[in-house]
Amino acid sequence: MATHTMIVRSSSSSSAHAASSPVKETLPLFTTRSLTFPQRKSSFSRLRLRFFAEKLSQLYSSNGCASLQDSGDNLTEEHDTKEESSTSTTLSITVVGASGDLAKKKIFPALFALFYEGCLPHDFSVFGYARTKLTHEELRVMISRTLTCRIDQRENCVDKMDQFLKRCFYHSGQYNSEEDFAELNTKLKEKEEGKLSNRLYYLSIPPNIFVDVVRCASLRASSANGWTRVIVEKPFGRDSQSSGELTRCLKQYLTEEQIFRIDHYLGKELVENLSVLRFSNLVFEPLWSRNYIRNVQLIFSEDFGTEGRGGYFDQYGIIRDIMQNHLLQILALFAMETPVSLDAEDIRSEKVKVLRSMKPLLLQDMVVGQYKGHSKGGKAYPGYTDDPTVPKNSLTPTFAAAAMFINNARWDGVPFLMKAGKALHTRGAEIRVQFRHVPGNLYKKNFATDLDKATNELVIRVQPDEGIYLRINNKVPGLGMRLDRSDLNLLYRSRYILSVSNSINQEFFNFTLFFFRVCVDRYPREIPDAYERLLLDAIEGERRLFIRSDELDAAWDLFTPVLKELEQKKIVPELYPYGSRGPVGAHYLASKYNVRWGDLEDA
Ligand SMILES: NC(=O)C1=CN([C@@H]2O[C@H](COP(=O)(O)OP(=O)(O)OC[C@H]3O[C@@H](n4cnc5c(N)ncnc54)[C@H](OP(=O)(O)O)[C@@H]3O)[C@@H](O)[C@H]2O)C=CC1
Ligand SMILES: O=C1O[C@H](COP(=O)(O)O)[C@@H](O)[C@H](O)[C@H]1O
Repeated sequence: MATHTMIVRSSSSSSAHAASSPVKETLPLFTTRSLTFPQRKSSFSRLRLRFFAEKLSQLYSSNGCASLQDSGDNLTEEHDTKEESSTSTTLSITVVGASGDLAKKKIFPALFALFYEGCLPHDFSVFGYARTKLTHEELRVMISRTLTCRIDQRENCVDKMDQFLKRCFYHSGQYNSEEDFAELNTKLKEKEEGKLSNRLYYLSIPPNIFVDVVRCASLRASSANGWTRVIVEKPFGRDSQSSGELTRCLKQYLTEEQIFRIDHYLGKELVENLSVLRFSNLVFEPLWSRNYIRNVQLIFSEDFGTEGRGGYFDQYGIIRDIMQNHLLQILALFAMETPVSLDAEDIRSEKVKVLRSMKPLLLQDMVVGQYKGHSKGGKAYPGYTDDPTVPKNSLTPTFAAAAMFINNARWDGVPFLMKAGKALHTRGAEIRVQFRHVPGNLYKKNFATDLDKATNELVIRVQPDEGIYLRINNKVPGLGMRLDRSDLNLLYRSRYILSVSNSINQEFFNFTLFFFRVCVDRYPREIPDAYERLLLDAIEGERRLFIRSDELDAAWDLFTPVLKELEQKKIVPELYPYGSRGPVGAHYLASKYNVRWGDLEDA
């Protein structure tokens, strides 16, 4: 079986896709070092393979996507029997809410990065849509101000930016106007020049206008001959009822297959790696249960407050903003049983099972906090309610900690502790797995009375400074018998990331690249932003990292009762100073389950 030594994305087909695929033969496996990943069984993959073979010598795609430019890829499930050539297929990406923060900060830079990496098809255009009146040129200027993404130190960056910006256009319109979307449709058609057209809409707008936009876009600006997909940003409702209502309304105009509910934490490198770590390493999988794991901690912290987003945040709070989605999604991935395959539906079905096996959160297993103003080093930091867009008497939590349990055979009795907060002392996201004590430990006396200090801990640091480390006990070299807790440390920065330091001449670097291409292709120069991965997946029709509606329902069912209780009982959050480690209540909650927060032990 043919293998190629280059990195490709380890994606799998959706079952719908696989079922409709005419390509039944087993496809070659690509290898990434010693790992092999099956490729999508579709004409898409076939075209990719052909492309790889043809372009091997030109591949610069260090982040693992195959270049689609010139690839002749038609990108459709619906049309994958035809194998259209590159001259007959177009992709239009419309960013709705293009004037907003997320669009500028994340979506346009991610699209540019994909373009730079050669991951967008040959014929594509990007449209911005919003009410703000802008010309094409003004949109380009706006986008170019934020295109200082991870690519900015690369060769030809300025040329590439120019090429990208030329493909960006703007259409101003109301979100509830079918006429305005019909005009957008006309402009999209002009760019599509009668070719087979695939259309992706990114709803980067407040949730109260999602349905209007979906109605107008689906009725007046859907693709007539290709696929139309819609990426929906969170929040997906405020509770079970509103989320169900949103899903019902969206499904009046779209099928579930067209809806891509984004949770950008699922696109983070280390979160993607969770399954690889567990299912491809014999050393971990047997330990992954109540037999060896004492508790699991999911920790999110930001060292800044809601600055600028108080209006949005006060409607939702930290539980809806971070816990119900980002942390719960990580938990589900962490705890799921082995899926039948890497197929999106198989993975999502396993995640749903975890969520449906969980005990709904109880108020007594929850701590809420809110940051207050604080002065440090002569600088004053505002409290949450000092934000002019936040009501002075707001009880919205900016911090929460929770103890959750999964009632199944694998995890019975294991506390899954979550903690998320804004305006804390540090920024980070990590998963901590604390293992049980070693029974009958021969070296017990070397640890004094605190056996907790001797337990193994696996830490998956999602950000910043991505890494995985395993805390082990080790003998300190010497004639005595002193034990030390050390880390087996996989730091991505040192293992994977190639960086061009300022001291290295860029030309020398390019020269080295040219000669050692095979080696360089193995590792990326930077870790791609989550939005890049997710946008590419949506373009490719890969749903694995998007939330299915039953997952969403199950997630809301866990949090809705406690959210209602917090609001009905008007629970007053515990105040904590801006820049601190959060409310002490979080420690009491952990100790109730005989747990210590690992991040504090580390500090
Ligand atoms: N910003 C972030 O970091 C994150 C945002 N999100 C989610 O992404 C989406 C977009 O976020 P963000 O860009 O911050 O949002 P913005 O508040 O910046 O809104 C985006 C655009 O929507 C239009 N808009 C804003 N408010 C209204 C309104 N009340 N009625 C009609 N149109 C309005 C504005 O465009 P115009 O006036 O030109 O029409 C605005 O530029 C939201 O759903 C948000 O929850 C999710 C994760 C992170
Ligand atoms: O979804 C959200 O995420 C951001 C944090 O994302 P990160 O990728 O920067 O860690 C958070 O600030 C925001 O409140 C929330 O809506």
